[in-house]
Amino acid sequence: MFEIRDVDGKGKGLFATQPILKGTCILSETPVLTVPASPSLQDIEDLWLHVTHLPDEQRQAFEALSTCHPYDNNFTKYLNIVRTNSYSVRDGAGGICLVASRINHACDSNAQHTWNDRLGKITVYALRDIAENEEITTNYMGCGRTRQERQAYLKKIYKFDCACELCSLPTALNEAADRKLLRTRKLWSYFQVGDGHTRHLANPLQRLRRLEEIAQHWAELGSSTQMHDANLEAAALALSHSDVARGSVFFGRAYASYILAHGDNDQIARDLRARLQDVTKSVCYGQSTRWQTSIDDVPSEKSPDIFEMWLWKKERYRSTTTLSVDLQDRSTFLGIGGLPTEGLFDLEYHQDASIGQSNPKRHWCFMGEIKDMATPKGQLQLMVKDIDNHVTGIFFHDRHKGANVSRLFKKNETVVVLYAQRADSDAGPVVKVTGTNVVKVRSYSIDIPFAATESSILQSFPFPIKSILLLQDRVREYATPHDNLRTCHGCAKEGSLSQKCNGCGLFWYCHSVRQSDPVHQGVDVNLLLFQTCQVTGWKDKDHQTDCKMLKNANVRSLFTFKWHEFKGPVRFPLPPQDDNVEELTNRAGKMAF
Ligand SMILES: C[S@@+](CC[C@H](N)C(=O)[O-])C[C@H]1O[C@@H](n2cnc3c(N)ncnc32)[C@H](O)[C@@H]1O
Repeated sequence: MFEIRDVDGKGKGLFATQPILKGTCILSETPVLTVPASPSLQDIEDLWLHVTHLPDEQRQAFEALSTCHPYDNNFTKYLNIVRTNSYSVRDGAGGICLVASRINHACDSNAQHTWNDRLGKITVYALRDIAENEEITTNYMGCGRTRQERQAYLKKIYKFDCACELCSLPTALNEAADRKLLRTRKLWSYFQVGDGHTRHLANPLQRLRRLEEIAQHWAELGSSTQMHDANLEAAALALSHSDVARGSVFFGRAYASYILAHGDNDQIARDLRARLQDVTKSVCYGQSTRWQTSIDDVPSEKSPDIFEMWLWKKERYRSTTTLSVDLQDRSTFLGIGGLPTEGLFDLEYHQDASIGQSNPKRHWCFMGEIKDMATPKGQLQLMVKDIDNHVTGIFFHDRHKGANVSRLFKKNETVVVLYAQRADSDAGPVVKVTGTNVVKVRSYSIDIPFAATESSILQSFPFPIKSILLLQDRVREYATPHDNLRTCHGCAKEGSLSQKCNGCGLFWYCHSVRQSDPVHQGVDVNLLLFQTCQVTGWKDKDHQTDCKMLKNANVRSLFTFKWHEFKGPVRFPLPPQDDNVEELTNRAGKMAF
């Protein structure tokens, strides 16, 4: 199934000699020797003795293993071989396997190694389909670290700079990946506190939402260990509220994630299988009957989307989440590389072009930060860095060659172009603005003269892309309700908050008005609480800057517009739609701020 080959810059590595299917056990190997976690001098002497007594072939193979630390004699060489190559085995000891030790690391590895205590072997399972000649990799440190943390760890312990696909993402994508990871870590931290069995009793729907986000993220990263943990937690949550149907599905998923990486023959897999037979035997089962179902309530629904809606109880969620823009969604917010090409009607973006002309059938836009501006021969050219960090140009080919609109653009601002298409030039792909035909962005049968740029397909935002992305994160966290629960921007507590910033009307703060509101020395303490949280948000968390940005109708519309609902092409400022209207116009709860 595999062979050991030389790899540029990595020494040796394992390569698939045939396609390997996800879930396949690629190898299982008994360590030739083990060394305690913190070896004493005696252990090191034993190691030396052990190696010298190995059969010749094994000793030579051991001595040929790589070492990433310097050494000056066989004692330190052997110890360093152990430090570079050992797998964690029984009781935290390090085990050396002559074949498995040749497997290199990738943060987005296609395989996973684990110690199977029952077999006394290191096993390696394929986490996804592996193509013939693809390198087989495992992750030396597990998922869940930012790029900087991963690089620092690998450099410190294994002395190399990881250049896997995940570590090689362009800066903007990497920052987005790290932000998402930090958010998942924060969400998961909520599940690490609270009393074991009763922890799921309060706010179950909110907990389910968090678990959904966590599980989705780990699934995207293909991290089976974390998917197992998240699904097990979701099973415990469902079962606490007597939801046998969802509890069984989540438990089944936890089991599937586990055996994908570990196989089904260790003790944990056996225990999980036994528990799956009757999930009601779980210790958390039946503490409340709030979500009571039976196993027969698992829908026989074939559509995965609808099944997921049921599983995560999402009907209500959909209807109450209004600000859910995701500027990292690369089907809508595109860099130059992702734009449909002019003249080639891309059916993901355009309606049928059989008559030689086509209209958009969804919303999308190009985003770029202006790095330079020039007007050679009177033609306006903007050099921009797109959302994927690629530098490209926006060229104006309209009647005025862009001269009439050049005042609208400034360096370090972000230009957003609706329905942009990519045109090829001598200097590579560019976004081309051609008068009423708009940015090789055609006028699509809407006749808006290009000169009216302020209400056009092209809009300049007075902020760098990064500021817009960071603001988006805060909008998602503090301005987006989940099941009518909001997060106070000041103290991060969640609840049905009723006070929002009077400036932007989008960020929410603690304040609950009750009949029995205590009044202390003539001052409403809840009002004080609200004021304290809002002062914290305003000053310490710099809402004054965000508020200013969000008061800009165009910025605001970027976040509140329903990018996924297409009712025809639009122009800036993007129109509010349906239930966005409430968010945009309702300024209830005005306070003296
Ligand atoms: C367990 S060994 C892996 C097999 C090793 N390449 C060999 O030739 O035997 C760990 C060492 O391999 C190298 N290595 C592993 N993954 C790597 C990667 N992604 N990039 C560069 N070097 C890597 C590092 O030198 C590391 O210290």
